[in-house]
Amino acid sequence: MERKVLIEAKDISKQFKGYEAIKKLDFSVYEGEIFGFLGPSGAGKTTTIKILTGQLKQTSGQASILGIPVEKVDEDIYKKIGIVSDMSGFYEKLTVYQNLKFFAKLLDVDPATIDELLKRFDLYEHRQKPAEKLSKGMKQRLVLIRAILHKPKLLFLDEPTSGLDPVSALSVHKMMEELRADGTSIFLTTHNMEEADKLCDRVALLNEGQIAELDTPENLRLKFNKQKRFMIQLTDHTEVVLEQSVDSAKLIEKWVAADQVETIHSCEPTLEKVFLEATGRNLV
Ligand SMILES: Nc1ncnc2c1ncn2[C@@H]1O[C@H](COP(=O)(O)OP(=O)(O)OP(=O)(O)O)[C@@H](O)[C@H]1O
Repeated sequence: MERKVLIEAKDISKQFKGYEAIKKLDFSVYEGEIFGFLGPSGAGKTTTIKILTGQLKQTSGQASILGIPVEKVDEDIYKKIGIVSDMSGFYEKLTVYQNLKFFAKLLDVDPATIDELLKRFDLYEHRQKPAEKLSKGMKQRLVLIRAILHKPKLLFLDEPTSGLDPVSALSVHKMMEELRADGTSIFLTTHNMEEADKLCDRVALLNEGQIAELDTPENLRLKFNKQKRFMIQLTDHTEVVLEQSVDSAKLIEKWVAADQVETIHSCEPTLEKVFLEATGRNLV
């Protein structure tokens, strides 16, 4: 079955006073996937989100969101999509519930949805707390709930776990996985490769405004598995790492014949290493 395209970018570029922030980006995002847009600071991630959501005009190329050319996007788009960025705020002095009630009204959402989401994402018991009293992780969950009040088909998450402790980051990951299971597509920018590897169906590796690679994390790891190394666990619990070679094959053959092999795994590179290989630079 043909997958529905929610975002389409065809050769989009953006220049700021002669500086080319993004260069001929070409990609599609499909219904129901978490699409990772990965790159270090300044790679052009936020610029791309701004173009796709009609907040900034590209210098050249074409893009569409939910079938609408980005030039034609107006404020109505915010009824269909959700955005979480470091600019997403709320009223610090209002309670969790009051904040969500305010945005529910703006978006014409049934207030019953608020409790449903607060319960689902573990904020219900904090609903009467002023937002300023929440922990960083809880604040991020509140921002996410705000972004999905109207059940958008497409969600933009710009570095949603940046600055969160590992436990809070995990709860944000769980939210993303649940949303995908519900059929929401997520455009995720991050420079956390582990997060991307765990969550994303496909990733684009962005370097200095250009897509260096675009594929599933698994395919990228296979593609960049140049050394072709294997980890062999023997029945006496020793672990041996061997590079692919005739000598290694002979050794493995000998161990197999003697029934000494417990498991053999290929040692694929991490996505972090893939990024380094593909772009020649680290992510931070
Ligand atoms: N309004 C602007 N005017 C001039 N240059 C800009 C403007 N907005 C972004 N840039 C430049 O474009 C490049 C890409 O910026 P962008 O914010 O898209 O990067 P990013 O990948 O989102 O980085 P970060 O992870 O730090 O948010 C940077 O060099 C930035 O300085």
